[in-house]
This record gives sequence, C-alpha cells and structure tokens, in this order.
Amino acid sequence: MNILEKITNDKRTEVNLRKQLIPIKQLEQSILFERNTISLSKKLKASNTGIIAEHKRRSPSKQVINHNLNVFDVAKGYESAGVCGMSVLTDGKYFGGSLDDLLTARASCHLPLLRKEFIIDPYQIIEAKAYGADIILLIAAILTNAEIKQFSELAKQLNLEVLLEVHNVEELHKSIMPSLDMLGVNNRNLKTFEVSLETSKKLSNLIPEDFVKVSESGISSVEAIKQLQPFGYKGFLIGENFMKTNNAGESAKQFIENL
Ligand SMILES: O=P(O)(O)OC[C@@H](O)[C@@H](O)c1c[nH]c2ccccc12
Repeated sequence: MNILEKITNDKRTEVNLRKQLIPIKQLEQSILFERNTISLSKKLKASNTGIIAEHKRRSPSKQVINHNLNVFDVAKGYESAGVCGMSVLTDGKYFGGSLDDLLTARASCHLPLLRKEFIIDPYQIIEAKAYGADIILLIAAILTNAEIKQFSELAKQLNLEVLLEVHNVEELHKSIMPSLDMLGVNNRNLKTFEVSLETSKKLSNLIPEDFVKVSESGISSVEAIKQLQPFGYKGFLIGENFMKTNNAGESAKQFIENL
C-alpha cells in the first residue's frame, strides 16, 4: 500500500467516527455556517504575487517542520505579509493539524482560507464550511470523476470555491469540469514524495484558460515563481519554506517584498 492509500484508508475510518460524534445537522447550526465566504480565485486573478501560504507542522515526507509556531500568529503574520490566501492543514495523523487550527485561523484573519484535507466524503465539505473555510481542496488522485463532480457541486452550493489538485495528465483529463474554480498542479508526487517544478511546466498548457492555475509544493525561491509565471500560473502554494523558520509571517513578508 502506498502512503496515499494509507492516508485515505485512515481518513475513511476517521470520518465515520466523526459523523457519529457530530451529525451534519449540528454542523449546519454552527454560527460560521451561514456567512459570506471570501473568493481566493478573484484575489489571485487581481494579484501579481499570488502567494497562498500554508500552516503545516509536519508531513509524511519531512516529518517535523515546526511545532513551535501557533496558528494565531501565523495567520496574522501571513495577512500582514500581504499573501492572497492561507491554507490550513486539518489532518491530524500525518500533518499534525486539526479543525481547531482552521477555526483559530478564521478568528485571526480575513484571508480566504483553504481547508487542506484529504476529502473523500461530503461530510468533510460541510465541516469545512462550519469551521470557517472559504475553499476546499479536492485531490484527483484519490477521487473518481463522479466524486469530483458531486463534491465540487456541493461546495458550490455552500458558496465554497474548489481547488482541484492534479499531478499528471490522466488526473487532469478525468477532472476538468465547470464546477471547479482553480486547478492546482502538485509538484510533489504524493506517492513517492519526489518534487519537480517541471510537473507544473509540463501540464500548464493542458489546463483550459477559464481556470486559475496554481502551482503547489517545493517552491522555495523567488526564482521558482519567476520561472512559473510565464506558464500562466497565478497562484503559488508555499508551506515548508515559511513554516520552517521561527517567524512564518515575517518570512512570507520578505519573500513577497523580493517578488
Ligand atoms: O511545503 P511545500 O512543499 O511548500 O508544499 C505546500 C503544499 O503544496 C503541500 O503541503 C500539499 C500540496 N498538496 C497537498 C495535499 C495534501 C497535503 C499536503 C499537500
């Protein structure tokens, strides 16, 4: 079993437990459930930097990144750095995140917030809305075409935007549909953890113009962004490069100043 299969198996177990603890009806009564969401795709289109900064404590590929920062400071720091949006890892077992991190980020800033999660069940999309997200991530590698359609349409009904993540041509072809807002190319292979910016370059011209293009993972320099912009990328998802420092917000600020 590869790591992605392991993560999704565990996720199914986790979601089934969560459903028993907090029924959907209860999530729908969260104060955050009825709120105006903030568009990330619009911000990216209007920006000439396009940074989406991530809160990530650890990962299966890097083990520990940083356990000493708190979400409150990180969210505030990213916001004053001038990022376009923030991504919050909510997976606990493999990334050390939680829905509480998302809630804290929501309370700390007015940035568009992406729930970074392995979504395999509509329940998690209701959760995303109830805990303060504006955007959900859907990962093509773990979903069928029918699931991508069902999940993205549910997200749209809830006024959430959808970032669909692909890593190769097959995933891209099976995923293109009008209910998506942004198409993310993950430079990291989630099965082997190999990272290459070439992945974004190779897939860029296969992504229809109507989607905002986002390049994800392994971005650690301004030069990388300069290389990707001519391929039409408007969004750049950066985690480790900011989170490995002792002040993620400050590090994002300096990065953006050099762009
Ligand atoms: O820390 P990096 O290399 O800058 O990567 C951030 C982000 O792209 C990465 O965390 C990510 C991209 N897609 C994912 C799917 C699940 C978990 C994590 C991810």
